[in-house]
Amino acid sequence: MFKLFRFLKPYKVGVSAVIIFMLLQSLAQLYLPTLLADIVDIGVVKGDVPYILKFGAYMLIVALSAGVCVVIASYLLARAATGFGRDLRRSVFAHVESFSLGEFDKLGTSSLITRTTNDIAQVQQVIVMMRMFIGAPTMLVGGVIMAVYKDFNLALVLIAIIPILAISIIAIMRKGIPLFKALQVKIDQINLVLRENLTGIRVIRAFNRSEHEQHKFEKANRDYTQTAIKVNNIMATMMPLMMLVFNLGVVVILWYGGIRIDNNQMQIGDLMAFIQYAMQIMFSMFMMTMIFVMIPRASASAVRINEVLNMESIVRNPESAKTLPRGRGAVEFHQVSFSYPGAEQPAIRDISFRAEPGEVTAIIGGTGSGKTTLINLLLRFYDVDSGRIEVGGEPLKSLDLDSLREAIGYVPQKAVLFSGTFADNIRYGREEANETEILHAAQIAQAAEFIQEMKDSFQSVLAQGGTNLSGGQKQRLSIARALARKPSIYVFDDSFSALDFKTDAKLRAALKAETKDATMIIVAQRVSTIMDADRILVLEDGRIAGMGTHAELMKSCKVYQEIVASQLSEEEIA
Ligand SMILES: Nc1ncnc2c1ncn2[C@@H]1O[C@H](COP(=O)(O)OP(=O)(O)OP(=O)(O)O)[C@@H](O)[C@H]1O
Repeated sequence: MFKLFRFLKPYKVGVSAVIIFMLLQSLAQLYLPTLLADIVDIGVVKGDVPYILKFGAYMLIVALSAGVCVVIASYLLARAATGFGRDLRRSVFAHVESFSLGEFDKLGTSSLITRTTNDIAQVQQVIVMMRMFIGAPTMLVGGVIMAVYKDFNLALVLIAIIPILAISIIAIMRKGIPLFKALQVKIDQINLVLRENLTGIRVIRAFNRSEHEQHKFEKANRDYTQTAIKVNNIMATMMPLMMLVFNLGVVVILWYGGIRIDNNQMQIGDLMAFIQYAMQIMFSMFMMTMIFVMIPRASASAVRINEVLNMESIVRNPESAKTLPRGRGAVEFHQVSFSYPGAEQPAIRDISFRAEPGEVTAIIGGTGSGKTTLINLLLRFYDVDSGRIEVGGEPLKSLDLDSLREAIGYVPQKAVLFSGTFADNIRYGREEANETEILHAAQIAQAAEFIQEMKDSFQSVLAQGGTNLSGGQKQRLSIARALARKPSIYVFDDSFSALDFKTDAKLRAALKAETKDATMIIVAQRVSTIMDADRILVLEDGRIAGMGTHAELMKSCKVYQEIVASQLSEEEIA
């Protein structure tokens, strides 16, 4: 956790001031019982009213000063803690942005959300409580010193209680700490179920699986609750135990103090002050227990945050990265193989092909044959295990990542849209795109018509993630976004699947003129979409089963013939 405290650096002046104010507050608190003892022993015993009033006023001033110190310290600390939380969230977010898909697979999206929110909040909470870290030990040590100063013999009773309390706290905490770690993992689990539920709500409803999902959530929720109850039970035993030991201690102090007053070895005011010091010591031990409760939980969170911050993306921008010149879009795969981390089988093996500018290269194959994987490698979402990919004649690994991705207009398999207007979503492809260019991109993508029918046309606002659009409309919008980019390479990953045959054909005809100089890579399931491509790659189980034009493949490639035959018969049946 201390590693994360580097994020407190910008607030070091504030934090130093907090330390000073808290020390002053503790000193003031420690002075109060001595003043009280003087009032009783000198003022009350001798009936000296002006003395009582004078020292009463002193007490008031000291107490007020202590209060002001706490208020200022709390304010400064709250500012530092919120700033710390904001900076840490910003850093984690920025770091996660640099991850390749490999790191996302490893950590999991739900866990990343918990780590950026809940885990950071836990650490932030510790900073808020830092006031106690300074106040409690000072009060404890100061209280013991003052108690010894007041009456050494009586202080021995107190000194005997402290180790008993400390041992009980340590024993209880040893049981609690592993549970805190488990608690955070269980929150992850709740988030995971919740996220799947919210994103998959349509499927859950359609398959009448609400009850099943409720059970799943119930299980994760119960699991978390049970651990939380266990933790709280352990913590709950701590308070009564401390109170018991302390109250027994007070009884012993009163009994022994009474004897010492009787023998004229001690004054009544000193006994009163002594009991107050005992209270302060007790209170500071309470606070230290709270710190012991929070630190293990927060350090479990800190470990999880550091895991994110220390994770380096396996896909890195090269040191002397080359910028891809505009217009150079030839793509070449040389004997490329790749396995997903932890997978037994390679997703693609020994893939070699060349996609030229001004040509359409299509990729077809059954589900799971490796089509999307090929695209993931071209966009450098992952790095190849062996072989080489070149773009514009340059090895992919030598190219600046931003410049590579700038050259590619990517349309993903599942359309992803963002909150904002239609224009904003198209402009996502290229921020400088003007209104004419946005309209043009939408026209080519066959999206202009339905957008213009909306109340505010291109300024209409999309519901979250585009939920107010049909699958085909979403696809067309994400095609328009790629077109607005005016890239030298277009990558369509099964992006026409939600379009009807007529729109599909119209879109492809419009695209042809628009993208005549670009390298087109189209992944498709439908033969009709790619029949007139210059080159068709047929994938089967991650390998190339055939390559050529439609006519060539119809003659030479069995897998392709089977795909064509299956689709034709399907259409005929339909
Ligand atoms: N993130 C991942 N982690 C591990 N394995 C993966 C991952 N993504 C895909 N795979 C595996 O890699 C293989 C190829 O998947 P890929 O997504 O490339 O297939 P595809 O041809 O695009 O299929 P579809 O047409 O169904 O989208 C599959 O066996 C799949 O299970």
